[in-house]
Amino acid sequence: MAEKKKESERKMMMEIIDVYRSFKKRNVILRRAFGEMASRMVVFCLTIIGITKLRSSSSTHEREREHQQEGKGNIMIVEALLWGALLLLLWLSFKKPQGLPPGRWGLPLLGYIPLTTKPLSQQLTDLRNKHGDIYIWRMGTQLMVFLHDHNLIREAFNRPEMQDRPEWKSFRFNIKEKLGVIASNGHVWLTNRRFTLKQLRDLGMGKSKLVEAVHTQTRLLLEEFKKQAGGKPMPVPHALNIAITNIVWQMVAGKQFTLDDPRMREFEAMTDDLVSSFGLAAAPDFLPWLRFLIPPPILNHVCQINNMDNLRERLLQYFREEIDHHKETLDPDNPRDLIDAYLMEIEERKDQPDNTFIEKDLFSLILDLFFAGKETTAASLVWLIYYLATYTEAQRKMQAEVDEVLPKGTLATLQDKARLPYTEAVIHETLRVSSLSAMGVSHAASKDTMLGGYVIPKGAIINSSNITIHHSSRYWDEPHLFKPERWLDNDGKFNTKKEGFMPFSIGKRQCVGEGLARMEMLIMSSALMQNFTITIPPGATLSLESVPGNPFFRRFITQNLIVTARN
Ligand code: HEM
Repeated sequence: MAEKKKESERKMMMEIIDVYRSFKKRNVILRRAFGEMASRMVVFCLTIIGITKLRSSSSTHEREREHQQEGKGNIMIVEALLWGALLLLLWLSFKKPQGLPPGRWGLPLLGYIPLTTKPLSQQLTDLRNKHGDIYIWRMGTQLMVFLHDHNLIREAFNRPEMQDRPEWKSFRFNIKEKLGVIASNGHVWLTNRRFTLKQLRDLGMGKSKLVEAVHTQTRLLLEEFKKQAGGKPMPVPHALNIAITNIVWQMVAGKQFTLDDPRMREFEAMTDDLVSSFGLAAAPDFLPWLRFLIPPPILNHVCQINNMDNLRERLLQYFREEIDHHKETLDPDNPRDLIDAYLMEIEERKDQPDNTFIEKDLFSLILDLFFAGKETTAASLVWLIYYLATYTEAQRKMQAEVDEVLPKGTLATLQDKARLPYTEAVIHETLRVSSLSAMGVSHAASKDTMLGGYVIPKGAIINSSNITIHHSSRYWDEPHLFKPERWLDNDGKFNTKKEGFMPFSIGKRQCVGEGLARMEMLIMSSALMQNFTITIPPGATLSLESVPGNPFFRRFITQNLIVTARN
């Protein structure tokens, strides 16, 4: 009899463990919805309810025995209590946990859905005015934390527990593994970051091929502007994007495409398309339970995830061809570019136990560099042109400086930077007012922590509101004005101002391409001003607003301008 009882208890234990495991597998969503502790309790309650169900539906013999031993009533009471506990937890999850920053909490699984048509950027500013420098907004299941103060952001982004990226699949182009540099964490991220920075240093600054590439592309760009310089209103030529893309190609694979190469056109179209598929593809990251409700083929189609997968694979095919060609022609004594350097690392480190250099990672790294280095720099240059066309006095001053420092037909180098303080001021002021990366690039808390006196739970998404800082009167006098002079001291020398300026972010994940982007902006903008005057067509106005709908990336609105060649 005692043997049988023991056997039945053992069986029950096994059942409990099985049911607990099956619930735990699905715990990701619960954790996002309820938080770590509460989700464990939910899993526990569901497990016990599952067990009582299992036992009550087990063999008639056993059930009869149970009825005899404990009575059916007892099971029902336990079940009722557990359902009660579950409902209580659900109710509690409607309530914002204590200690979190103030802000929008909303409903479990859905988050806070605003009942307003105000643009998202305006809502974020309103929240800043209402709650101060740190607030939350639960979007779907994602707890978003917004920071609006320079020091707070510096503190957060230098903390080891706030270096990770969110677990969003769209962030890594739907690649399963966390590879490359933008969306990876920990050892893989650090190794790739160091490697990329070293490459940019070796290839870029001072002497090198990358400076030559910027010069080549600038000359080609001037040719395209020249074609446009006939008084006819036209948008900034697309050749600007191609020039920037070619500079990344030079850095990665030591090559540049011609402007009319169909492969370059196709590559451009695909990268643009990939960027635009982001918005929808991110939906399941914010509402992960959609994956349980909607069959994957439908969800993937509606959210453009299929499109993203397709584009990514086609882009990777470009890189695959380059990598294969590099493998065949690699000379270890004379590495030509980033791919060569990476292939050498693969070979050198293949026997090291913590090696992260693998081919699959190289694909992700290249994709990251195109993604981060192309649209950002090209759009910043268009913003610079828009501001100079609007603020004609600033354009005139910049032209005067360039004429004085650079002999006609000469392109600037980094050595000229110190002699071009007004140009530097225009570049800085453009980066400030345009605030392209308006909310920075999201970080995620890797453990429960505190910031600004509030609890930041593990998994919370941290966003730096660069745009409000760049437009805050706390840091800037007349912040709404485009005023390059604010960057100059009384002697007209360029004066770097760090506080309240973070177009490339701050902290340990600060942009790795900052040096390259600045160099491109210096060389290209000074060349344009040396050769052309850019104006708004008579009777027209030029909007300095961004394309609505994306508060994270401030895309300029495509508009016509008049380009006039200077004598
Ligand atoms: C004007 C142009 C650019 C702007 C405004 C810009 C801005 C940014 C910002 C705000 C971040 C986020 C940093 C953080 O997470 O805290 C970032 C990261 C990054 N940027 Fe840029 N960027 C520009 C150009 C470039 C270029 C030219 C490259 C390289 C070719 C590049 C490569 C990267 C990479 C790889 C990261 C990820 C760094 C990491 O996660 O450790 N960026 N950039």
